[in-house]
Amino acid sequence: MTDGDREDARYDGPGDEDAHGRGTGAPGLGPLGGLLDGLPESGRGTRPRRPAGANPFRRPEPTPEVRSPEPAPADPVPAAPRRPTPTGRPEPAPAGPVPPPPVEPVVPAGPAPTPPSRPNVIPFRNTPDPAPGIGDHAGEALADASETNEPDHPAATADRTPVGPAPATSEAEQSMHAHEAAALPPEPYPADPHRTAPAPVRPAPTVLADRVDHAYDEATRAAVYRAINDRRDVRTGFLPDPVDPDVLTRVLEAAHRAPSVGHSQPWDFVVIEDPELRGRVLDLTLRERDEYAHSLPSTRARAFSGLKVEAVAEAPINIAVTVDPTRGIRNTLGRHAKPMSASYAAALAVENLWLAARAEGLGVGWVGFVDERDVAGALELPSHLEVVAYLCVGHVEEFPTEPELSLSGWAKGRPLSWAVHHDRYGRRGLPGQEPTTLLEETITAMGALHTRAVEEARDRQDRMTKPQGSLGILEEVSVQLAGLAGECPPPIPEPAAVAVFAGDHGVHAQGVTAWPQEVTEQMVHNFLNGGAVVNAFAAQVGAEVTVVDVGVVADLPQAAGLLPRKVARGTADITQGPAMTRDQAMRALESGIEVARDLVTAGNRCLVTGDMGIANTTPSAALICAFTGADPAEATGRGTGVDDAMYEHKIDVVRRALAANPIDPADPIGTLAALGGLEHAALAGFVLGGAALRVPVLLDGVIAGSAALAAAAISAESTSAFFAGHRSSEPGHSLVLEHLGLRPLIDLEMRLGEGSGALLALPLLQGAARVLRDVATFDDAGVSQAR
Ligand SMILES: Cc1cc2ncn([C@H]3O[C@H](COP(=O)(O)O)[C@@H](O)[C@H]3O)c2cc1C
Ligand SMILES: O=C(O)c1cccnc1
Repeated sequence: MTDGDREDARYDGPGDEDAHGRGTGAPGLGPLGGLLDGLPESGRGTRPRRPAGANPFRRPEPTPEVRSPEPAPADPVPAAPRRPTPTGRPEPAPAGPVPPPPVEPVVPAGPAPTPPSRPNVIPFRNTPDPAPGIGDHAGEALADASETNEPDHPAATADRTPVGPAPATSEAEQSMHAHEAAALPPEPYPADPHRTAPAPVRPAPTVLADRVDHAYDEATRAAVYRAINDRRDVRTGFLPDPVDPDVLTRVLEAAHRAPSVGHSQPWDFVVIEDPELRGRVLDLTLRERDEYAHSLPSTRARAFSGLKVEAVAEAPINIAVTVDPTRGIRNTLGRHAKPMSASYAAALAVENLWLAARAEGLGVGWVGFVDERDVAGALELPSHLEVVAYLCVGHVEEFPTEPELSLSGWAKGRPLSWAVHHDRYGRRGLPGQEPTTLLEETITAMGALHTRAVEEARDRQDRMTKPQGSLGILEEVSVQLAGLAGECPPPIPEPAAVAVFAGDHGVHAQGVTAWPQEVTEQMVHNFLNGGAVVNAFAAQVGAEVTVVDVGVVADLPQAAGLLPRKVARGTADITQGPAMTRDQAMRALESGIEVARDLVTAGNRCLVTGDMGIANTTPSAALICAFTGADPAEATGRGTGVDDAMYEHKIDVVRRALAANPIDPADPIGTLAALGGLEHAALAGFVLGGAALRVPVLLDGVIAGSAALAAAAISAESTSAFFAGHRSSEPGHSLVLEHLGLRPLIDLEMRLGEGSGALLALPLLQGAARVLRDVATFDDAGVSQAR
């Protein structure tokens, strides 16, 4: 009897996963005798079937003839009341691509233009002092930490809501939970920085009196969720003990019950015990792993060297899960529309196998470092089969309490709330919570420096074996790092990642730079080929370079290291009106937040800003005027190096841009949209995103600085995470530093951008943290202090 035969005898159709074995008709057919009856959509069960074509999600239109005996039910998802937004606009622009983008005039009807001496000043919001220094942050933290900062701090609290049934209330249930709590390993998912309050409880939906409760009993549900929670990708600690064939059969049976397109069951399981064969696969794996290690920046390569692939040889069993994309011949349901479906099905089989193995106490590791075609060759598979997964299976010393990559700091888990959207992509929030936008979520998560960590760091600086204050600015930098992390010593800001946001500018047409616009695109290719200054400096400090196309005019081909996030092909000319629509600015902003999230969850502990966009020093100057009140003659610089005539003209262009775009002081996003570039908006999101995750953000020069002004106007608390890498020789940059109260780490008269100045400063930031961690105190080292 083959697996397939056995399966057919017990199991009668895809989706027909009646765990109690009830209500099935002839093998292969549903309870109503038809091939499709077994599909979940057919409404199998006791309830009457819906008329064909009825949309179950749409309430029937009441007709005059058929009068409802009861009042029409309330809409199950009432429209959420509009909340006032922290971004200063009464009507938030809904995030996400679906709502028709109203081409809003960016210029709001508002007060008359401000006098030319201090044009368009945008103060910090919620901050009495427009230029707080590091010490001021600490003061803020002292003032409000006890209520708002400490309890919500991600380093101090962890959202340990396990995946599983809601808490039980009866005594019996409670004792069951006590048992579960003891038995369950710690919750593997990380703190969700955005879940600061419990979800509001919605009224329970009306339960139909005759509804059969199909839920498992609580203990069974707990067991299901427990297997899901405890599943681990096990890489080390396999024991040589043999696996009981009955257990292995059960595990394979579970895999074989996975859903598949058209019930085609396109998988096969090649169970490999032969040591010689496993040795061959191990060689392939080691080769691939080394190639990957060489492609990594040095700091990542160091962390990577600890990750093991030797399980291929250590585990007593390997299983290659293959897919036959042709199985089911021509008529496999659903596959014609989705050729990948067969592989998805095979991946679902892997997950079933993995969960069942965990329940049986068997560890499973999925070997990612191998080219599936090489494995197919080593296994001498028929040419129409592909390898979907190569698994190591066996008894293990232990199951890690959390994903190994998370324990090693290689990557962090993403909170569920980041992944759940309501009705439209971008309306975020967990079920039962009022949907919010990414920007609102980010602003809400922002917090001040952690008071206790700030105090501890100050205290330690004074007790370390050095004269007090001798490390100058680095001492305050270390204090800020500790306050940001919420712990002293703070983590070393390593590895770091630089994101170079690229965009083009309509104002280029005004002749504000000597360089042709296509240099933006050409430099993007240069970054991707590793040939720019940013690459050289990033390589020196082991940082990863990511290029983000938010607004380059040219189409850019797919490339490793390039994130395609194009919002528009460049901006409009700011001397003629707004550079972007508000919606475009929001989309760029949110792209920046997403990039920050991705880089941080990928394990980076420092975010470095980079930019590329020919002509972008002009919108930078305009933004600086808008946010600080400076005159264009003070804020405008020579950028890439314009001559005197072009420089005078550039100042005039900035002045005209400000005149063409009167600014609403309460509307930083409108200001970004009016005067900025797409890379400025994305950079503002990037620094906000990093700050919300309490990761140090190392700012580069004038472009990043002008974007940071917008970010600070959106959320004053975000500045707690800002560190000025350097002072650019662009005059506007000094205005930024002063306005934000930032002390640059280096001042080398650089004026390049790309992230170059910040990357050079990165070792200084890292040194500031390292001192707190590594330097002994007078007491510890037995060194006498000054009298
Ligand atoms: C080859 C080259 C490489 C660059 N890398 C950064 N920038 C920098 O210069 C540009 C801004 O200066 P402006 O406003 O005067 O055009 C931006 O692209 C900025 O990132 C560069 C500029 C050039 C020409
Ligand atoms: O300060 C900067 O970042 C800068 C200055 C000139 C040109 N590009 C960037």
